[in-house]
Amino acid sequence: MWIGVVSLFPEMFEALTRQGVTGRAVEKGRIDLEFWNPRDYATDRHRTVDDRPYGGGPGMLMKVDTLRAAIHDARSRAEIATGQRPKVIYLSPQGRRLDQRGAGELASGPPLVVVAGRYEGIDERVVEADIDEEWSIGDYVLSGGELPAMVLIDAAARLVPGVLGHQDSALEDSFNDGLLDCPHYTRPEDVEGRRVPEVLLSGHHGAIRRWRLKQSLGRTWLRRPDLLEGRTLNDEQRELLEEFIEEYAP
Ligand SMILES: Nc1nonc1C(=O)N[C@@H]1CC[C@H](O)C1
Repeated sequence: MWIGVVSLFPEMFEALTRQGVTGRAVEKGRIDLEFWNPRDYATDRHRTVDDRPYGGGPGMLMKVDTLRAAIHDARSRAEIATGQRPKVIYLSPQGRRLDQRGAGELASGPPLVVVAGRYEGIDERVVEADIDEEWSIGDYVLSGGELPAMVLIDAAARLVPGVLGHQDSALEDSFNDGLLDCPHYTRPEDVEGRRVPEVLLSGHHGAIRRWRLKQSLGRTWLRRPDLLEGRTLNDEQRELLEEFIEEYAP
């Protein structure tokens, strides 16, 4: 998957390009990440990249001409590198809320150009002219779009085939089937008297699968009942959830 990033702080993205699953994916060429910095398009002595808002008010906006030049170059490069027109995404609290389904859509869609804002954001005419989709990682205000951009890129990149060493681990993640993840355990078997559930030591794979599904359903029921609304459970899921509820509140 090809992803272009427009950011004033490209070095922040080393957290993605040099570490962990995404770092290995970049190294293996499963993910191509390229960067454009609006500051490289500044022509004045101070390399200005921000500008004052019309109508006054606190803070600055990203300067239109340097931002647009960076977006345009990233978009052109995407078309040369992939032969496809990219989807240009801007991260802001005004965008569509990112969730696992959205990450899946992005992972299976066209190449991306991800625009990370700074200051108070970007001029609305740049949104209208150059941005295809606005996305948000949550209802809070951050100091820059770089962390949201890295969250979006990480969530999507993990779902690109071949990125995860063991593809199943993505499928068993929370939210991949719309449920919260089950509890996980590793050595030792006893931590200050807290033991690993016996079923996980049994080697009985069918029983282990059912236990994990029951725990996922039960946790979702307890912590995020909204995720079960409107969801049709199959016979096994309904039976396991009923068992969990019975045990939880006999
Ligand atoms: N929540 C979010 N989800 O995506 N982006 C944000 C976010 O807070 N962006 C900041 C607003 C102005 C600043 O430029 C960057």
